[in-house]
Amino acid sequence: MTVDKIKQQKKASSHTFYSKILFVFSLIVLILAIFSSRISFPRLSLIASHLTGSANTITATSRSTITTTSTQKMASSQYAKELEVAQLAVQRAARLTKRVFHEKAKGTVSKDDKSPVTIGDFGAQALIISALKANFPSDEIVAEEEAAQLREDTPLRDQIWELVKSTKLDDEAAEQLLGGAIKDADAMLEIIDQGNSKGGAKGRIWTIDPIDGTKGFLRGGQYAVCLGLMVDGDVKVGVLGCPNLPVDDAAPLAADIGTNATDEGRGVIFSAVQGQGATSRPLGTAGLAEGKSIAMKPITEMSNASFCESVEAGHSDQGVAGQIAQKLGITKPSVRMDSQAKYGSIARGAGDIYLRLPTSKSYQEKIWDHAAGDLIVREAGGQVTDVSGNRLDFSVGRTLAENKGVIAAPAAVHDQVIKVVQEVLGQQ
Ligand SMILES: Nc1ncnc2c1ncn2[C@@H]1O[C@H](COP(=O)(O)O)[C@@H](OP(=O)(O)O)[C@H]1O
Ligand SMILES: [Mg+2]
Repeated sequence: MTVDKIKQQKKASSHTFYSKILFVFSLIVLILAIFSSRISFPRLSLIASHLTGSANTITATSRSTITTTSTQKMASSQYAKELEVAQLAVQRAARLTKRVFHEKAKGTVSKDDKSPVTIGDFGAQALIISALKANFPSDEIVAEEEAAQLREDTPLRDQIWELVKSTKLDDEAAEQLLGGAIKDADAMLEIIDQGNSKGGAKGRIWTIDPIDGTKGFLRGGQYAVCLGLMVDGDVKVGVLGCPNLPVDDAAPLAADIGTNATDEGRGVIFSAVQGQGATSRPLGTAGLAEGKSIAMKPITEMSNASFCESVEAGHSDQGVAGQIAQKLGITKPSVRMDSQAKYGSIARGAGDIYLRLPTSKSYQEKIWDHAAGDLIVREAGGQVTDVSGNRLDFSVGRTLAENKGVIAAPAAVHDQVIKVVQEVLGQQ
């Protein structure tokens, strides 16, 4: 054996020796790393990549880091698509209701419970459900209206169809996102009836009130187009289109807010996603306008606070509300307005407290009258409960069967308000 060959063999065996040491060392580091909960998986694979020197692992690591980052981003904008579709659907439906609002004849008919419904209610419901079904076909829908009456009244059906087929947003992309036009009048009736879910505690369920405050709508006052998404009984997304509220969030809640509505400077969309805050934006006719974050106004002195309630004495006991306000030390008279516009108004600090006191033991509030408003107020820093101080339970069907009345106020004073509500109700 030549001296050169011996040298080569020694070099090779020492190389193998160092490789073995390096391998054992790597193994120890890996085991330690696995047991250390502080080391994240991307860092683990980074360590592994250094140990093995594999370029492939480095690529995989970077990819896994990118995936983590985009997943985190997605989590922070959860329900982004639902929110966009919901706001555009409400904006388009509100456009339809505004056309009816300005007509003298609103195609009003009486429902079985004697409450009024107009061609605006049916048309808005058709447009919203069609947008939801185009985007989320397997979601269920709890909506206020049904098409039975329209199947027997062809002239009324045709009047609604004329409205529905000619109401569009002036934005091609927005219209496309909403799934475009409904095929014909019969398809429209079927779409209206897709809002017949029983509701409940499981899965994704939308709730629609196409015109909340129909009596206000007929009087020329406040009304709202309302849409909420519940997941497993919890409201995740809420949108309210209020065509007759001032655009300006800072506009004080004037006593005549419930009457004398004009288009000038009016029309706002309130929206909220659970855990992401509440927003207002001008109600438009095309794509969505830019939104602004809204928050409830802190109440420093009860004597300066304002409260709102229903215009309709049959919907909320105004006498009891007056006693509660007096006991709280509120000196201003109540602001009366129809619909969930009340929730939106207190959420942006234009008003402070919303009182809805039961007028009968048997009436069950409907989930579509409260889902969107409840979330918007809570996301703006408020608390919403029934008169006993329990959170509204949207998981028990089409009505709030477990709750009586609604009390909404800034979170900091909500307990104080409930205490007074119970004292006054206890004396009844
Ligand atoms: N006895 C009652 N108590 C409470 N709410 C009632 C009621 N009778 C009807 N309502 C609901 O009150 C809603 C209007 O609320 P508000 O008084 O805040 O404007 C109505 O919605 P619609 O107008 O969509 O039918 C209707 O569902
Ligand atoms: Mg309603």
